[in-house]
Amino acid sequence: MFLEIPDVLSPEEIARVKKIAAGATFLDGRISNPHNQTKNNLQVDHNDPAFRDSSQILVQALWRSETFRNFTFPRRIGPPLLCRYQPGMRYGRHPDAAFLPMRPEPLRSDVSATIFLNDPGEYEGGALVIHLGSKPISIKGPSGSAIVYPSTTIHEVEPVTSGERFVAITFIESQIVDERRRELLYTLNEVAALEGLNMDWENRVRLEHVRHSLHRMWST
Ligand SMILES: O=C(O)CCC(=O)C(=O)O
Ligand SMILES: [Fe+2]
Repeated sequence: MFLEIPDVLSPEEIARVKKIAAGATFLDGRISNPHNQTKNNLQVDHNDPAFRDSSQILVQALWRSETFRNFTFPRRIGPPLLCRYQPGMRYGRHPDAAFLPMRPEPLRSDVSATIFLNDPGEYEGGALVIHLGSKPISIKGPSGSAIVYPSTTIHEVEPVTSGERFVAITFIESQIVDERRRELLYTLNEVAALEGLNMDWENRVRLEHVRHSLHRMWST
């Protein structure tokens, strides 16, 4: 299951990130995945203060989003990385790596996220394609929105044919490692939030018992 989350960033935050990015150094994206010959993009230099400044704004916005928290059950969120895809650039089919170098210990990537920083009208091609089951799903989100999906999912970024695709990507370590359990609990919590107050009180208490027990039982 994947989820599109509108308005993760405010217009002011988008403007601040764009301003930071305008003065930043971008490097060949192959440095972080030299074994994938289909990765061809630009990403902000980790040593540029722009990386720290932009990731701070972006990670705060993700923590603030209730929809994001409800879907991902985050324990740790990696620092989002600014990426640009110019004409001809793409990232071929891949699942994301299980662990990423991070302090104080490696981050297990359970959920992957793309935060869109410009609008689909600003580039052609460049869709994020998620291969779920037999039907690929193509996504180009509006500026300020995010898409989240299990890191195990095969996905790709189609070649940009004109303009520039500007996004930030990050990875989330979830309290619930198993994606099936995570999705079941998300659905149960959504139903409880939407229907709980219509229920008979005793049954509502029993539903709360199940929700919280599963959350506790499935957390790692
Ligand atoms: O640019 C994107 O939307 C996703 C990029 C990606 O799949 C990755 O960096 O692992
Ligand atoms: Fe990826």
